[in-house]
Amino acid sequence: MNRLDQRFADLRASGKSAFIAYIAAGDPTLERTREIVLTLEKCGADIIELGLPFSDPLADGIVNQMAADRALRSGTTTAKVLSFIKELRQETQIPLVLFTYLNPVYTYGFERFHQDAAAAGVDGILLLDLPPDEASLNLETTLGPNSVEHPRPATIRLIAPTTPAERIQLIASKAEGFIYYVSREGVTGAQTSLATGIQEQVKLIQSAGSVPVAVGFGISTPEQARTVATMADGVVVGSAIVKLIEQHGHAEDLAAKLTAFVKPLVDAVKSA
Ligand SMILES: O=P(O)(O)OC[C@@H](O)[C@@H](O)c1c[nH]c2ccccc12
Repeated sequence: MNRLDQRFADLRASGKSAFIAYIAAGDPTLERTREIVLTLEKCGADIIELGLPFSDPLADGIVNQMAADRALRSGTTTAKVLSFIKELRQETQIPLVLFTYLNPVYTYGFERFHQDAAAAGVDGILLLDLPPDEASLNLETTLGPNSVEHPRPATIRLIAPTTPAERIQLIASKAEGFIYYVSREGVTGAQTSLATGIQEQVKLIQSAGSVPVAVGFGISTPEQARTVATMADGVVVGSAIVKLIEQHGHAEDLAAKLTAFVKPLVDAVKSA
């Protein structure tokens, strides 16, 4: 079974929500990304969403934009991230979702990207600007159906507060791995208050399909994380962690700093 499906099945059995941490691969360097992923895993993160840096990250707020910029400036490329993941797989089996935009994938070669990601040990791929309508560009077509003999990365899809009901049905019917519910309009980034209507939308999406629903965008405190964990199968925290990496990315005590910040978020999700 794909690591992602296995993790959600285990969590479901124990009645817990997933804590999903987002970081940009190569921020500030890939060597540091290795340490960061292993630290996040030690803190109890269930899934890591790794951003493949792109120069025009249109759905990202300033914190994630700057992280992508740092990663690109340290020489991070698509090929380097894929071989980095391959090496990382010798040290951890944590489920990994690769997040990026269509552009770098298109440049690398759509099919080749998916094949190399599968071979590297990527469990899910989230392409922000690839809508489900573009059926010729999906894994089912390029790599065939997901099966036990040939597990391939799941295509993770996004649903926004503005997604109409019929479209939720379409997306949920094609969903793999989990659905990412974007809790608010706008771009990524920490917010002082949670968006409204999360509970209703998550229920609607859960009833439209069978995959777990994770919620992200604007979650940065243990209290917000706990609240969202009571409503959804997973909680994503990105910018707040990325901000810490911005401040301490080159520091010797980065792991300690990260742990002090992330552990309370994980504990909040697990106590919901
Ligand atoms: O940064 P936030 O507000 O905590 O949101 C999650 C997040 O960063 C991550 O999931 C993500 C990074 N870039 C994205 C672009 C679109 C959707 C989601 C993302």
